[in-house]
Amino acid sequence: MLLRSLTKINLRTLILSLAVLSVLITSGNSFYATYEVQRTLLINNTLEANRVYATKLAEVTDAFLKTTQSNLSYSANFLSSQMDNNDILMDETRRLHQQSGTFNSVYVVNATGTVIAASPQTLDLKGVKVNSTNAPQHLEAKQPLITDPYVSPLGNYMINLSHPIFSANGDYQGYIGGSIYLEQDNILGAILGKHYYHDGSYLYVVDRNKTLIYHPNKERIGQKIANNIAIDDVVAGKEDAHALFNSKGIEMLAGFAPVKRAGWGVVAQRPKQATLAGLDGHIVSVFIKALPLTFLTLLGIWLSAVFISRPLWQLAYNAQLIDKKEAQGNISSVRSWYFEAAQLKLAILKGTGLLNDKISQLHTDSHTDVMTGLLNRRGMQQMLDQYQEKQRSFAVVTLDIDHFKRVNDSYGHDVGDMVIKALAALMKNNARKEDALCRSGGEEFIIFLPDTTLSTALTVAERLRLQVAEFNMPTAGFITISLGIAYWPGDPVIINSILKQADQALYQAKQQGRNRTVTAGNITP
Ligand SMILES: Nc1nc2c(ncn2[C@@H]2O[C@H](COP(=O)(O)OP(=O)(O)OP(=O)(O)O)[C@@H](O)[C@H]2O)c(=O)[nH]1
Repeated sequence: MLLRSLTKINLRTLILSLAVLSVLITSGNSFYATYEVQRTLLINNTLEANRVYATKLAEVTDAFLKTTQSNLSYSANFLSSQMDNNDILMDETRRLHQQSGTFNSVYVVNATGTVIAASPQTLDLKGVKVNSTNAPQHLEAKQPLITDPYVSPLGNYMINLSHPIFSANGDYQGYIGGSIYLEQDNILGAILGKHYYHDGSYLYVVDRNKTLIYHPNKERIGQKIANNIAIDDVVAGKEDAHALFNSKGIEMLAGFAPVKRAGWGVVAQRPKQATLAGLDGHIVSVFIKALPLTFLTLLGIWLSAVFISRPLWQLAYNAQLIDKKEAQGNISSVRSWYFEAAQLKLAILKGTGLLNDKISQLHTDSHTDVMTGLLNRRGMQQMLDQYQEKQRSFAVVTLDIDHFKRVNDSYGHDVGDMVIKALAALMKNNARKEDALCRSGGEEFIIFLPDTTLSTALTVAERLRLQVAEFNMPTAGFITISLGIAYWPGDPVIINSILKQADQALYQAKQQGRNRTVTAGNITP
C-alpha cells in the first residue's frame, strides 16, 4: 500500500519535498551550530574574564597586604625603643588605627603576651593576656605574619597582620598587630565588595585552609568549603577558571587567582544561566532575520520544482492519452528545455509517429481492394457513412464489364484480372480528387461523385464508357461496360435505396443491349 502510494508521488512533489527537507535540515543544523559556537564562546569568554578579574583583584589585595605590612614594619621600628612609653604606644596604635583605616583595631603585645596598648580604647584590651587560642601564631612566629581567621578574646571573628618588635640589640620585645574583623565592615569589603554585580555574579576570598574570609553574604564568612575544584586549585597556588556548581547547586563559571603573600585565593564567578540568558533571544532574532531569505529560498525552490518538472509532467500526462487525437499535438508543444525531457519527447513522438503510421496503414489496408487499389466494400461503407453524416449530396455510378465471363473463358483468369486492373486505372484517370472509386464485387464497380448532379454524372459515366470502349486491353482486346446512375440529394432518404436504384439502372442498361448508361430518375436536378 505504501509502495503504491509512493509510486504516485509526482516529480514536482518529490523535488519540492527533498529540497524543503534539505533546506530545513541545513537551516536547523546551522542554527544549532551557531547556538553551540556562541554558547561555547560566551562560556569561554566569561571564564577568561573571571580569571582575569580574579587575578586583578588578587594583585590589588596582595599590594594592599604589602603596604599594610610596610606600615606595621615602620611602626615596629619606631616602637622598638618606646616599649616602656605608654603615651607613645597609645599614640602610635591610635595613629595606625585611624590614619589608614586598614584595621578594625590595632594593638601592641609585649614579649610575655600581654596587650600593652590598643586602639580603639573602647575595646578595653589593655592588660588582656593573649594565648595560643586567641592569638595563635604571633608570639611563636617572631616575624611578619598574616594569621588564619580566629575568634579574638572579645569574640570577634578576625584575621591579624602583625610585625615583631625587636630592640636595638635584637631582643624580641613583642609585636604590633592590626585586626580585620571579618564579619564587620572592613578593608577587604572596601577593596572587593564594590565589584559585586547584580546579575548573580559575586566574588569571595578563602584563606589557605579553604575558609571563607570574604563573601558578599556575611553569614557565610568562616565556613569551610569542600568539594570545590576552584578552591582546591587556588589554595594550591593555581590561577585558572572552571565551570562548577556552588553550594546552592547553581552552575557557576568561576575564575580564580591566588594571593600568594597570604596564601589566600580570590574567586570571581558568574552564574552560567545569566551568562547564556541573552543567547536564546539572540538565536530567535537570528531566526527572525533569516526568515525572509528562507521564505525566498523556498519560493525559489518551488518555482524551480515547477519549472523542472513541468515538461516531464506534461509528457507523462499526454503519454497516458496517447490514443487520443490531440495527444501528438500536445506532446509536440511541450517545451522540453533540458536534455532528458527533450530526448523523452523525441522518443515519444517517434513512437507515436510509428504507431500512427502503422494504424493508418492497417486502416488503409482494411478499406482497400488489394488488386485494384480502389476502396473495397468496407471502405465504400465508410464513405457512405461520411456522406450521410454530413448530408452531402452525391451521384452514384454502378458499372459492370459486359460479358466478362467470356474474357475469362477465352484468355484465362489472369488476363481477366489484368482487364479488371486496367479498367480501375481508367476509372482513376477519369476521376476527380474528391470522387470515391470502389470495387464492389468481381467485375463490378461503384463511383461516388459528391456534389454532382445527375446530368454531370451522366456526362462522366459516358466519358468513361467511351474511353473503355476505345481502350485496347492487353490480350483481351476491346471490351465494353454498362453503367447505371442514381442521385442522392442529401435528404434523409436511405442511402442503400439509392444504390439499389443505381443497380436497377445498370440492370436496365444490360437488358437494353449493354455498352450504355441508364439513369434512375429524371436528368434535370
Ligand atoms: N478474372 C477474374 N474474373 C472474375 C473476378 N471476379 C469475378 N469474375 C468473373 O466474372 C464473371 C462474371 O460473369 P457474369 O456475372 O455471368 O456476367 P458477365 O459474363 O460479365 O455477363 P454480363 O454481366 O451479363 O454482361 C464470372 O465468370 C466470374 O468468375 C476476378 O476477380 N477476376
